[in-house]
Amino acid sequence: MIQLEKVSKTFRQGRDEIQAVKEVNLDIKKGEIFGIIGFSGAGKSTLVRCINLLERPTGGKVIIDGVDLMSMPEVRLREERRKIGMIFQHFNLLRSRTVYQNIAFPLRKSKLSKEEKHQKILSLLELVGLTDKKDVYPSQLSGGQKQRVAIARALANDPKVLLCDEATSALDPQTTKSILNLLKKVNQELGITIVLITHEMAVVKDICDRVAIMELGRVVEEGETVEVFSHPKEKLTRDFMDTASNINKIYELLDEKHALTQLKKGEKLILLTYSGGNAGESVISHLAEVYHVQANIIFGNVDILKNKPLGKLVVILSGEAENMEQAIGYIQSRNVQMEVIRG
Ligand SMILES: Nc1ncnc2c1ncn2[C@@H]1O[C@H](COP(=O)(O)OP(=O)(O)OP(=O)(O)O)[C@@H](O)[C@H]1O
Repeated sequence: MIQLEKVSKTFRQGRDEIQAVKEVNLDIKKGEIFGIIGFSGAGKSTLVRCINLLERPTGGKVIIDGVDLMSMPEVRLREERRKIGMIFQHFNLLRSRTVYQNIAFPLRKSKLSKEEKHQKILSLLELVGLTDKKDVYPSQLSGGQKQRVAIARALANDPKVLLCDEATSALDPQTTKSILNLLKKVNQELGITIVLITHEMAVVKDICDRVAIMELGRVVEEGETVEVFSHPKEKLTRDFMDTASNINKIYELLDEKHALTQLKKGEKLILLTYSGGNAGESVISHLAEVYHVQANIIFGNVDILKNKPLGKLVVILSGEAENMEQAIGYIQSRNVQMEVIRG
């Protein structure tokens, strides 16, 4: 649906050049929810704005539904752009227009009759759950309601793709959840491909089928959400995951030389990562029963990624040296990743 081939964007500021996006290749499939994540300044906004040529790439190709946007004359480009809706962190609604008029705005050049436009707006209001707010002004709405209006407006021209630039970053966790549910509904019921950029792990975990992780203008890791986060290859990916769990706390406690992290002779402090079922817990009970190795859990965190559990446990292992060796061999033979933090 969306193919980016070696897309680059360089900004010039006086004599300086800022390479915001560097030769990014992505193939986003029809009907999926694709997340682009990374910390501030990674180039996410610039990349997503290259998809609808809001920023014109300085290199590469942008192909949407088989059409090469960069080679398109301006008039046709405007038409093609109508197939791509976009929503923003700060909603960008027209303040002096009502909710109804905001949704009507993108329809001003549509070929629909007046009555068809009216029906379309009413059905969009119903879809986003704001029928009763149609005559109020944006200033009278909550953040979540404003974003619902923005979503309805972005859908007015029946786009095939919806781009979401930090669409939930200005919202509280509960409102975020309700907007994500609305985006899921838009994806499932209307079959719209969604590209979503965010710096929030919670957003990715909840709705993205696949993710790309960006750093310094490049995509450094990409794949199915569960796969990427259960077997992260890049340190950045792990850092990103740790922003949403308490596991990072262990490194602070180690720095503080906290009593919890003090090891006796022969003990090891390890991090276990597992996906699916209760693999981590069953390995631990097996260690005690078969190898007589005690596993003392210091931290635990289970995330649910697209309905599959992803667990992390920080554990102190203690036992006879030979038993410990066998126990570690056993852990490594299971579908559980092990990292020795200390010992
Ligand atoms: N119009 C512009 N002119 C010059 N530099 C720009 C422009 N837009 C973005 N940049 C620079 O490009 C780099 C990437 O910015 P971008 O906004 O795409 O990152 P981001 O990952 O979306 O970060 P954030 O989440 O903070 O918005 C940054 O160094 C930024 O300063």
